[in-house]
Amino acid sequence: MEPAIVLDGVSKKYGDKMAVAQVSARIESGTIVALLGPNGAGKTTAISLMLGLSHPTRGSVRVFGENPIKTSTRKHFGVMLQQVSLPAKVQVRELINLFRSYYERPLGLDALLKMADLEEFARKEAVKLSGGQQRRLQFALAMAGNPDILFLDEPTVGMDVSARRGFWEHLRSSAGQNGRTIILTTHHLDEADAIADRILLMQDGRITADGSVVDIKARAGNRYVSFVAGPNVRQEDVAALPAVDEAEWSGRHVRIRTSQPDDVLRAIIGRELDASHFEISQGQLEDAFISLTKANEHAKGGAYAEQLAATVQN
Ligand SMILES: Nc1ncnc2c1ncn2[C@@H]1O[C@H](COP(=O)(O)OP(=O)(O)OP(=O)(O)O)[C@@H](O)[C@H]1O
Repeated sequence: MEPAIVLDGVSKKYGDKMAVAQVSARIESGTIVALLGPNGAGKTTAISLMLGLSHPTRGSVRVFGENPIKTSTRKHFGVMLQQVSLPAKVQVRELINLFRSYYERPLGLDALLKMADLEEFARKEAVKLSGGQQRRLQFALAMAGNPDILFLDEPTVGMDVSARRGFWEHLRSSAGQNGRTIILTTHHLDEADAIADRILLMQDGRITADGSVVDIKARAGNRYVSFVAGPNVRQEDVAALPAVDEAEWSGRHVRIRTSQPDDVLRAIIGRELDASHFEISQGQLEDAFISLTKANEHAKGGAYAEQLAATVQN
């Protein structure tokens, strides 16, 4: 089957800034791909290249085998970009119907309102919706043409927790249909963890890791031993355990990062530390993201750690 998107040695330069640098990737139809990376990594630029909104300085982008600047290619797209302004004095339903009219096989108005959880706002003026509701409306507009490829650039910014959960549920169920391909960016790594089939980790315009969530966690090579420490266990006791790379305390919950979880566990038991509720895990995608990005930072001698702390949201 023809891949949905092929990037072949793609670079994009803005003045002296290499926003995307020699990126090659093949994205199969029907996959959900999360582009992750710190601010300025090149995620939005990569999406605008795939959309044909900007042109590569080098290399080529193909969508279903065609150049994405062609109208015939773009009809496959549904898009939710970061900054969008809505027209004044137009109702939600009117705007959705306007978008539906652009396509040959649009989804129904009621289905789109339901998908975006906007049924009760159908007759409301679009610009009078809250920020999170406007984001949901943009999702309905992106889905209006029943797209083969959906591009979502930080789709849940401004949504509250329940809207975010609902959004991903609708997305997961709609994504499974018709082999739809989804390319998304998010700084909520827990969301990428839950929904993406494939993660492309970007840094400095390059793809620095590519694989499933499980692959990415394995590649980061982290192991965590978590437990609840009894009242007499001191921070020094935990720090003195063997093979502890880092120990985080949250109340009495302790999480140790280590490459030798068995040694840590044996020592806790051997030293008769008062601990319970043990768990060994590979950690969250966020842990892998931070480790891999820091490793690249060390490799090039830059200073990403502070930026990462600021950009990764929980
Ligand atoms: N139109 C432009 N002109 C000049 N530089 C640009 C332009 N667009 C992006 N850049 C630069 O290219 C780099 C990559 O930007 P991009 O917006 O693609 O990053 P991003 O990973 O999407 O970041 P964020 O997470 O903050 O949205 C940044 O250094 C940015 O300043």
